[in-house]
Amino acid sequence: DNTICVLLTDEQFWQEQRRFIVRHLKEFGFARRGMTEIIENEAAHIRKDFEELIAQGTDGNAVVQMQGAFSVYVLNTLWLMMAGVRYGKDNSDLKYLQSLLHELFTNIDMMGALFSHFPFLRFVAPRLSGYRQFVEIHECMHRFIGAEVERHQRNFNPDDEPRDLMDVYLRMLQNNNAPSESFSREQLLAVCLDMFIAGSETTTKTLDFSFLYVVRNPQVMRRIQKEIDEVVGRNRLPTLEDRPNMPYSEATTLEGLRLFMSNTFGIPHRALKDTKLCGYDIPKVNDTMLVGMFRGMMLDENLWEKPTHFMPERFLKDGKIHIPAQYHPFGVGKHRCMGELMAKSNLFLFLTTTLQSFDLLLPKGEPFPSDVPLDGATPSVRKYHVAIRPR
Ligand code: HEM
Repeated sequence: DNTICVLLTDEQFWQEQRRFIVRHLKEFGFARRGMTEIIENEAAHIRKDFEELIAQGTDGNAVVQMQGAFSVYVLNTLWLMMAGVRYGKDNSDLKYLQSLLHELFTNIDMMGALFSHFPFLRFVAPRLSGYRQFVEIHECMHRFIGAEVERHQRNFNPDDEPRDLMDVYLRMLQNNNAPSESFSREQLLAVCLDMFIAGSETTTKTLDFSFLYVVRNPQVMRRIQKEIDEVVGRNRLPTLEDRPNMPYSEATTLEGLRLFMSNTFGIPHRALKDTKLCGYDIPKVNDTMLVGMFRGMMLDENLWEKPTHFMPERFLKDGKIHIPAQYHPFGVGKHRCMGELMAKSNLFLFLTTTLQSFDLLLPKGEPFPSDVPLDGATPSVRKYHVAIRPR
């Protein structure tokens, strides 16, 4: 039952796994499939899928429900990086994976699940406390990822260049040159599961918030499109190499990220020793839990001008990206996010590739979309529709 928790609680084991994953996320030396290529290809699929939807319609546009609209593409970038697998948007395996992740996130709220605060409830009321469901979803995710690991093991050719993270990891296990006993097939499953959990909802929802504010502020959409036209033009798709020349587009993603994270709690940490923090004594005894509150960081009126307003230009200075010192949406310290580079690349390319080709407009009769978020393990935008129209 507790495989996942047990595997990652050992400090040294965690450090070894983290070092390994960070190195491979940075290098992305899997054959010719660099991270850039994976994300740029996926952005091209977004454009193609929207074009197809528009072609199926009758009046030259497609009406799309925007909450979670990019989730398929985000999952694809993660799964391609881990296992080299890409799904079409209607694929049944993909739908299954999405439903598992959705279940997982609806069974916990921002502060975790009932059983994580009162662990004894696992024994007294396993289903009522949500514990049983939590374990069942993890078992399904394990089976899903495990099946892919087996496929990789079957098709593995030691002479080929590794195609993805699974190949790199399995090769190391097969050659018996793992740095320590912390590397195992079970640990590979746990790593993949962690990446899905940590990388899918966060990136998808940041895109949801960024697009919501773009739709609510058409002048922002026009300014991004102007930048795209000047830097990229219409004859090729945006690439990550364009990013340094497109500060306003990048600033829009940073602002979407700020507003998404402003309703989010950090991942719980525990005190490993007696600690003093901002004048408070945090005792080690009982492993006191500490949860960072991003609202304080992202909405403090002393730090941000009109903090609840959507203002991408707050991240610009003299026409260049300027990151205020208080802005740490990916956390700080030794547990800081491992996927920052990948997340930022997804945000930039999905936003700019979409707006290069399409206008996102409110369909006639559709109410102005609310920016009051829905609570959950992480906040969501409310459901709303846009008419996607070729520019
Ligand atoms: C916009 C998207 C994302 C946001 C806002 C985000 C934010 C965060 C934050 C705040 C943490 C916790 C840091 C801490 O506890 O101090 C974290 C941890 C983590 N993130 Fe992300 N993340 C995002 C995307 C991703 C992606 C795409 C991946 C995978 C490729 C990923 C993998 C991880 C992992 C594995 C951890 C745990 C690190 C550890 O405990 O050592 N994240 N992330």
